[in-house]
Amino acid sequence: MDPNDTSKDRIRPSSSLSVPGKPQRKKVVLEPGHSPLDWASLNQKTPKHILRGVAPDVPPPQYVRVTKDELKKHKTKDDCWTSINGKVFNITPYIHFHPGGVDEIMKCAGRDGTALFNKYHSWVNADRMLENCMVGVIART
Ligand code: HEM
Repeated sequence: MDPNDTSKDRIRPSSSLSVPGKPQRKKVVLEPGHSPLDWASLNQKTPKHILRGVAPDVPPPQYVRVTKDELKKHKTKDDCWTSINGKVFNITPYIHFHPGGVDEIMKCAGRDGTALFNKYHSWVNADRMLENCMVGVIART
C-alpha cells in the first residue's frame, strides 16, 4: 500500500469529526424503509389528520391552542408530542425516521424540545419536515 495515499482519510465519514464546543455527532443506522426519502414519501401519501394524530374534523393547526398540561399527556412512543418554537408537533410517526435515534428524540417527548433541538441541529428545518404533523400552537397562559 502506498504510505502517501490519503484516500482513506478523504472518505472518512464526517460523523467522526469533532468540532470544539459542539456535541459529538452520532447518527444511528435507520431501519429499512425509514430514510429521509421514505419520510417524504409517507408524507405525500398519508392524510394530514393521520400524521397530526387527530380526528378529521379538528381545525387546521393555526386555530388549535395546546396548553402545557395537554402537551405533557403525550409523552410515549405511541403518542408523542413536542413543541419547537411555540409550534406543537405530533412526532409519533417520525420517531423511527429520526437520524439521531429514538432515544434522543424521546428526550423532548411531552415537553418543549426547542433547546435540545437547537443544541443538536439548529440547521434542521423542523417546520418543513414536520409540517404535516403540526397539531397546533402553544397556548399563552
Ligand atoms: C423533534 C424534532 C426533531 C427533528 C425533526 C430532528 C431531525 C433530525 C435530522 C434531520 C437529523 C439529521 C441531521 C443531519 O444529517 O445533518 C437529526 C440528527 C440528530 N438529532 Fe434530531 N431531530 C429532532 C429532535 C432531536 C432531539 C430532541 C435530539 C436530542 C435530544 C436530537 C438529536 C439528534 C442527534 C444526536 C442527531 C445526530 C447528530 C448529527 O448528525 O450531528 N434530535 N435530527
